[in-house]
Amino acid sequence: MEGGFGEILTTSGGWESVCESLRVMVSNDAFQRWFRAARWLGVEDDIGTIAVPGEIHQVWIETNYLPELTMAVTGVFEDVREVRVVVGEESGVTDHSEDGSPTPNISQARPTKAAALEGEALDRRIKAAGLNPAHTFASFVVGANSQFAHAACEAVAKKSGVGYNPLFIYGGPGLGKTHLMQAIGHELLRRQPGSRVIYLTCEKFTNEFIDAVRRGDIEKFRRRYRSSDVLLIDDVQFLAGKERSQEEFFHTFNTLLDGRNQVVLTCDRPACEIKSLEPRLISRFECGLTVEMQPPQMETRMAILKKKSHDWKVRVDESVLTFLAEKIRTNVRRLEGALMRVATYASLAGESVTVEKVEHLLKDLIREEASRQVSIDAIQKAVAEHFDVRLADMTSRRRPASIAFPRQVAMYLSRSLTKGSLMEIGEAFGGRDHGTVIHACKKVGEKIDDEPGLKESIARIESQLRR
Ligand SMILES: Nc1ncnc2c1ncn2[C@@H]1O[C@H](COP(=O)(O)OP(=O)(O)OP(=O)(O)O)[C@@H](O)[C@H]1O
Repeated sequence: MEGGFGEILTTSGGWESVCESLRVMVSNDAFQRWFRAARWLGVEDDIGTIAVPGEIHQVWIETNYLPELTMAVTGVFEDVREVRVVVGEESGVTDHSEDGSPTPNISQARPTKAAALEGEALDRRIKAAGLNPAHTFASFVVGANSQFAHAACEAVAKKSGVGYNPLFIYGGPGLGKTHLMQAIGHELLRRQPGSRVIYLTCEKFTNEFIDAVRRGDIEKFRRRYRSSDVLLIDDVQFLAGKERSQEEFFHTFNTLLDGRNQVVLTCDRPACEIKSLEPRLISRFECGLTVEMQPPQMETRMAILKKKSHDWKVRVDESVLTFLAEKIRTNVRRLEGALMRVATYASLAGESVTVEKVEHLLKDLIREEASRQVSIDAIQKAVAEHFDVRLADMTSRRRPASIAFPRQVAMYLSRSLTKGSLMEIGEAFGGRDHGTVIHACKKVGEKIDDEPGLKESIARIESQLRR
């Protein structure tokens, strides 16, 4: 296909096919919210461009749906290599398509040639490494909850392969583990353009490994991963119970470390809590630096909301931001999603939003969030009642098994139902250290597998706490 945006009239059928593919790849809600109002502008220099109604759409699509969009577009338009998302109004509306909808003039949005070439080369490296363009150090808000992890990642980005190797980052969902890990990749690619940085999820690693075995080209797979300078692997808990993948991972890992190449791993729990993971892998994961990420405190949640509103160029009242930060405490992804919903509503409805409106708009999310917040106090009380021990024994130093075991169960439940860090949990149980909490969780976890009665008791306590 020849370049030029005049093609908008002739390729609208193509865009419809792209939309059909997108409907299969993303949820209906996501499609309606982000792609329904998008317009196809055409292809120029292998780059396909779509226009969206606002910055929020642009940022959200680029951050969350670029791989799906690219796949859908390249599946229909064979000469497209990359897809760019531009904002309709900002790029200047100069034309009208057949159906009367305005078509932005994207040439006005282009940077100078030299800057564009440099930017494009970096973009290509970022894309080839599998990194999300938005996950940089600059866009990460550092708080007390992430200070240590952030410092460790910066140190690794400055001096990869020596020092903290592997870097093992763990913590609950949506707390920024992937973001920080990818920021290392960005920084390295920016400073050392030739570095071979690879980011992938552990699930992808496993699937590619299985495919390589099936196709009989395991050597190619090994060459790719064992020759990287920096390997960033997300969600290693996925290895649990997968013996052959663990074996492969073990050797990949050893080769990289022996060659002083950097490995960074993320996980939803400490390595020793991953069930059915070979001890030799656990000890490898633990031989570098392990850092925990915790949920952000109120002031960090506010700082994140303010930064995101600024980056997305949306104006939301301070009172609304405070409301969101107070209500959504456990997961930055949810916090971000809530702000996005508020901002989209405000931009589409053309009115500013009040706290009352937001309360209504997000009632499901707020209710769900509240149900997640079980306190350690409530757990101690419920466990003490269930095992018929004194509440004071949850924090006492008494050691008889009839008391120590219920206490361990309460620690186990605190670990799985609250966002408390190991340190915070230990503190709540009479100032015990994090090793005691890990030991308790391990012991109860093992017993649950052997004793169906215990499993039932724990499920009962849990459902009582959730009521
Ligand atoms: N401190 C922060 N500053 C800015 N954005 C953040 C911060 N923490 C998290 N985010 C954003 O929240 C979203 C979720 O973060 P991320 O995917 O890194 O979480 P995660 O800990 O890897 O979650 P999961 O374990 O569920 O994969 C991302 O969009 C990320 O950019």
